[in-house]
Amino acid sequence: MPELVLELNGRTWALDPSRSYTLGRDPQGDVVIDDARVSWRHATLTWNGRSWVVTDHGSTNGTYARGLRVQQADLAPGEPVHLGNATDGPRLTVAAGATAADTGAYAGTAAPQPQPPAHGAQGAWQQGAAQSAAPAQAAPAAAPAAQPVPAQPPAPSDRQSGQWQQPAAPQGRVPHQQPPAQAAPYGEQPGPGGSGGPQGPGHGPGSPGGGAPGPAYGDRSPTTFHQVALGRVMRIGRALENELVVSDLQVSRHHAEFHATPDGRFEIRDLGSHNGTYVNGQPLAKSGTALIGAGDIVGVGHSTFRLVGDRLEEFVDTGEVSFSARHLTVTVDGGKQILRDVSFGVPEKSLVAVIGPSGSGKSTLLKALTGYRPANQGDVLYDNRNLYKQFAELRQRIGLVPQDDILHKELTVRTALKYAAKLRFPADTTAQEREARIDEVLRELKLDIHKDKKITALSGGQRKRVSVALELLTKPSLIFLDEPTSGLDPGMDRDVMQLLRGLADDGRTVLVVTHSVAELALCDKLLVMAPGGAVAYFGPPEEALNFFGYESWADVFSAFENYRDYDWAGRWKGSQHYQMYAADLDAQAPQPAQAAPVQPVRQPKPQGWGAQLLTLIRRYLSVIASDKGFMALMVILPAVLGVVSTLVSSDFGLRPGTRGPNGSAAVILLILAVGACFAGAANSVRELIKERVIYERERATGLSRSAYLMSKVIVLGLITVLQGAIIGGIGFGMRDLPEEGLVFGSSLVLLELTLPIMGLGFTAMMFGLIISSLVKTAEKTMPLLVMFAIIQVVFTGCLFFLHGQTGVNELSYLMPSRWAVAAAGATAQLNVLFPNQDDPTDTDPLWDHELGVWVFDMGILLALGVLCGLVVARLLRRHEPEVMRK
Ligand SMILES: Nc1ncnc2c1ncn2[C@@H]1O[C@H](COP(=O)(O)OP(=O)(O)OP(=O)(O)O)[C@@H](O)[C@H]1O
Repeated sequence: MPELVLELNGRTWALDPSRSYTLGRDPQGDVVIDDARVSWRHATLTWNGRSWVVTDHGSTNGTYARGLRVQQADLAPGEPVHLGNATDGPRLTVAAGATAADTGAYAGTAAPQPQPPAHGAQGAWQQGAAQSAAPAQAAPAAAPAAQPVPAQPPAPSDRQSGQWQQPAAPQGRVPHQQPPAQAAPYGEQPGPGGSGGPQGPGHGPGSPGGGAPGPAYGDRSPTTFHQVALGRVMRIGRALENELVVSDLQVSRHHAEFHATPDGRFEIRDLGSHNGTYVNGQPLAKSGTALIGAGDIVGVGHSTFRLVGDRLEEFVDTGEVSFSARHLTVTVDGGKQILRDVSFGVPEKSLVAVIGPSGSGKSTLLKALTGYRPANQGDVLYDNRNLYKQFAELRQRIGLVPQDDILHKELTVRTALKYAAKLRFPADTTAQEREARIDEVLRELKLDIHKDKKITALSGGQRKRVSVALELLTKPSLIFLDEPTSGLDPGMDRDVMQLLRGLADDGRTVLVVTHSVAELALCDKLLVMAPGGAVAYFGPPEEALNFFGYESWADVFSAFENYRDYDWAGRWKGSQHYQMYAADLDAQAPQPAQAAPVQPVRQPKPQGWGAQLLTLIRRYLSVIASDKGFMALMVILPAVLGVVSTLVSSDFGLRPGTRGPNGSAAVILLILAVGACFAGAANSVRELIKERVIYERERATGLSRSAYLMSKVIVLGLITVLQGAIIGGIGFGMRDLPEEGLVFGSSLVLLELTLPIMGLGFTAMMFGLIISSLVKTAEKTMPLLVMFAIIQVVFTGCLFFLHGQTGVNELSYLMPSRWAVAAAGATAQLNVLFPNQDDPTDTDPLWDHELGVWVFDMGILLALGVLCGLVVARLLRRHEPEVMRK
């Protein structure tokens, strides 16, 4: 029987095949390896009757055989296995030729005899004299953790001695959780699903970034594999007639195909898929091709393919993925760091809570973790794939529930989800397929009994469930939530947290930023942020208070407040908890300060532009139609404005008076123009700000900016133009009108006068959109709306003669009311009705009674509207995830 030789610092051990051995930094383990790249409980060694087998426990830095990261490997003579690093990590080798007689015998010569079991657990071998000490000594510098905070009031009893205190006894936990005693450091919980089952790929490509691929996820067992042959085309898609059928709604019916080139190489071709085909995380051009070599990862929906010899291995991401952040640092303009060197990691099926005082960088961290605002330094690893570099592909696996609801509350639960599904799933999914998925999610979240209720009619907790349901539609593996329980009562708080616990148990990783500390015990891990954006603690929630030495979170937060300048991060890094839960992640060198900043890449859109536009228009109309009061107002408001204008007494309406001038014509025009300005701008001024969170989220899932904007322009434009028709129809229709028009002769003078009012309403609506995209809160829109309308009043030219007023007249060219009044004034001969009183011979050329002038005035009016549209598109960009900006 071969003796296992652990080659580490020149020492060797002979191990007993009748038992297994744990390897890692845990001083209580069997083979203690004091190397920061090695995880606390890194791997196990067992004799399977034929060979020694090393099984990785989901370690952070991996176990490597022949340069590939492995989950399990046989140890063969001459084929060493490395821990923590493929080339120079601690090395395990089997010495050939050893016999069973050697078993249990210490084979080294240069090193001391193996130490007696330090803790008696399993007759552990310690790694030499230096490691034979008690665990507290083995853990580096635990003492600083126990240093009382300077000038801090007497701490609770368990830290009086100033020594490191053992973690508190576990508090009661819900059945979902593993007992804290078993809570292992990152990557070391095998997880209820076991670690060798079919899982998603990506557990450790040699180069997790988007650059040259390295050996890919060798530690994952493929879900299935397919034989590829020269001349054989393997088409991947949702439809049953494909060679590789992928039952995933993110995948198009005919998505992509593998085929061999005549020279024996393999190629992947995108078949015009909706959600894109990715090679090493980078999207292929629509219908584009790429050569595939060994180690390249092809991503199609939740599936990933890899070519191994003549075999195509398929890995399905069922959600059980690890997630880690390494050295995340965010620096804002001025050089201030608002997130400092944050590292943590969690294995699959984890629920992680992030807490911290206000301003400690929780939101910044969430943005960095989701790619909304990538960190300036550091990486986010999704199952060891670099999220920032492979965002285009991995974003589809991430769900984000912002603090504000991401659904239109006026809709019923089912209708809201229906539109969301339509926008997020590929265009070739059928309504039945989407409905089926919606039903599935509603059932899972126990919302089926509420599906026909309006979201406004639901309780806060149920509403949050609906937001979660929306995100679950696309089966994300990672779900982030920003303060989902804020504003909820304690019962709902627990309800939502238990929901999240269930989501994690069902095979997802869930990270929740929260202010509520009542239900932290439901979480697997707790990340506590300190003022300044650094980590103050990461580990099991039940050990956290003990770690800080306080009895309540209120005390901890008070300490943060009272000792803002205290080095909380230093305290954490000097602690044993740090050694157990984060040191192995920190051992990785940080990425250089964004040498290659995250570049926005072409993001495939699940739906074509036209389909998105149609869905958005339909959704918007549904939202409007759901509010009958609003619809009634849409008609009443312009009617009232039109009728009010008729109160202006005028003997001649819009015709010249007996002696020519007719000042009341200018007043009528002024009232109608201001009415159109108000109505148009009021329609749109809150539209973008109230939907900003929804837009931000949908943009990250592939929504087209221009389709979104166009849907607003079309619907609001239509409403505003109709309102303009009502204002003008009533306002002008009740008056004497000129006998002859410029465009339609004498037949449609009313229409000719009303068109500028309609155009003005449209352009004012576009100005309203600018305001809506500029402001930070909806409250700010009202003062700006009033300001806009008053400015329009001044620049109509109906209060004082603008032509010839240097500066003021030029400024008026920017005002839509100037051009609308000018167009109507051209028809009504405003130069005659409202002449310059100082010099009646001085006429305004914009009011000349000529067809060309009318057309020019109207052209400029509408051009201003188009210009506003371009400005809005530009401003919308500011509210998008950074990686989506282009
Ligand atoms: N773009 C920015 N420029 C400058 N400072 C910023 C920027 N964004 C955030 N900050 C600052 O960074 C700190 C962390 O902000 P962040 O919103 O992440 O905190 P938080 O923990 O989420 O707070 P809260 O609990 O109140 O939501 C705050 O002091 C904030 O003022």
